[in-house]
Amino acid sequence: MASSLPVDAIRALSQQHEKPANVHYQYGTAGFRTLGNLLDSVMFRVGILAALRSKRLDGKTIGVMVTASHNPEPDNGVKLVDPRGEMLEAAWETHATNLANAPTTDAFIDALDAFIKLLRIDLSKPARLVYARDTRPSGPSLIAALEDGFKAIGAEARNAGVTTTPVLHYLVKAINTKGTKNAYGDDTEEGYLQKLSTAFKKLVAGKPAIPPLVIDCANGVGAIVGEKLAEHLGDTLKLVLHNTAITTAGALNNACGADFVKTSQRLPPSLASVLKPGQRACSLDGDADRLIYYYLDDRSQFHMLDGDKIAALVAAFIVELTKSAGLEGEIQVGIVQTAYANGGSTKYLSERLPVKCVPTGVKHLHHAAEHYDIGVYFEANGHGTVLFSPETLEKLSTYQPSTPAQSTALNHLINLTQVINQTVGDALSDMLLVEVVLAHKSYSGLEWDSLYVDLPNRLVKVVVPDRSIFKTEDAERRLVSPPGLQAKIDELIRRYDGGRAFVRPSGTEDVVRVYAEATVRSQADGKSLILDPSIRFPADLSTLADRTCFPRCGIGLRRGRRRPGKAPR
Ligand SMILES: CC(=O)N[C@H]1[C@@H](OP(=O)(O)O)O[C@H](CO)[C@@H](O)[C@@H]1O
Ligand SMILES: [Mg+2]
Repeated sequence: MASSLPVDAIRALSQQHEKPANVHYQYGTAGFRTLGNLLDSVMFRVGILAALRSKRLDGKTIGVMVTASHNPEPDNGVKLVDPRGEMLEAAWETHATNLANAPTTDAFIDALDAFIKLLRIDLSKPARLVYARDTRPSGPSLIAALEDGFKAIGAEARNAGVTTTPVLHYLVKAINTKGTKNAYGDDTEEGYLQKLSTAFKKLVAGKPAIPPLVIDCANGVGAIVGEKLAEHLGDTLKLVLHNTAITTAGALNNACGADFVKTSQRLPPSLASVLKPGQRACSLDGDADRLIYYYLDDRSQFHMLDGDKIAALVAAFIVELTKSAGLEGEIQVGIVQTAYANGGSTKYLSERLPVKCVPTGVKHLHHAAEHYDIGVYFEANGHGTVLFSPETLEKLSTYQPSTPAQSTALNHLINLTQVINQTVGDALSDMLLVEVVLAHKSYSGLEWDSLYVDLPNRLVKVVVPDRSIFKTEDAERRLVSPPGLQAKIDELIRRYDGGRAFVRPSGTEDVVRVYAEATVRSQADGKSLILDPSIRFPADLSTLADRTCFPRCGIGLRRGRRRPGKAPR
């Protein structure tokens, strides 16, 4: 193994992947993400960076996922997965950004050299990688650029093909734990499907037949893995896959998928003639790590069951099982949310369990959830999972139940640890988890929905010249800058019953997001505070972030483009 950087090989290949001028790249919450045709140099450099991360961690396998999730089809992106299947360590996000922005091949090689010295990376260590992509048309050429990066530095890289982001996370953990007592599972997509479906079948054994489940696959990679999962599940749970047009140009995430449903709060039009009153369905996003459920009531009204509702359903079930197993007081279940969690869910959950609010972004939720014995985390947009601490796993495997009922509950808990993808939010795994709870509780969408009532809410984007001036505190729930803005928000909120609102800069788009919610004021006429055009709560708020209101704060702002399905205000 070379103990110095193979500069000649890197230079020769890097010259085939020069950085375009006038583009600035940023490794953000979701890795690098922008138009697919701007990412060639980034992919090559990420190939080398991933290899160096592996060397730095003694040859542990690092994952590389090429995807832009729920973004429009022309976008693409890349993110690294750390050895335990987790997101890349935050400090390396800065290194990734620096390397991606070196203007020329020579500058890139100099930056690499400095970086290797700074982190004292031992180049004689092996570099092992596993990589995959979603179904985007720009995927194959970006993968070729990534492979040139691997080749340039001499990394050992395994191609996991076209698969979901959560499968890639699973593979990373399975590869790194292979042959140990904590082996996570067989390190193949087939191993993943086996693990999830076997646990699911055990969990629903003896329960009444589950009605077929309609799944909107967002015309993305979830359609491919979903179909394989359907084969594994057989008659236990019939999956009826829709929006599976993975080769139709422009179809990906277009008027379908979890993000469409969550932001427009309506049924994908393609399901309008499919879904019958009383029937439940769910939507995945473009890389199948987000999940949103919904159902039509008997008047064919659409009702959404988002990440908050999933957290409430799942947490209540797990608490119940720990009690039935005789482990009450021994295992603490806790919840992690962000400011976007609906106030209705936070109230419901915090009356029952410890709830922590953290800044937006999965890495924050994941780390906070690790502090509980069993940590349930979900973003309202449907990204989340459940983490069982190593001590809890140990306790579950050694605990001696005293009654048959305790033993059954214990087995359910153990099987839950298998059906849940604990590396990252996983739409297919979360879907099986939800189906288990619905089967055990004999809940339809309606009963699940009635756990608590969502407060009416609005989420809008505002385009600003410089979003970096927006600084927050208290898990992004309050602004400290620009000066004076928080006081105005406070003043507005006070006028409304149960009002809550916050403004924060997006970490993935060049916008600030404005969120507002309030209690339904009038049940009688069916109009909520937020939907009633005569009441200007959210409108006032987004106006606050508008040019007309900001001159006094010395900031000029322009209102963002209207979100799909939202009425212009
Ligand atoms: C309101 C919202 O949904 N924000 C999303 C979005 O982050 P922003 O920082 O708000 O752009 O993308 C993140 C990555 O996918 C996701 O973690 C987060 O929940
Ligand atoms: Mg996604």
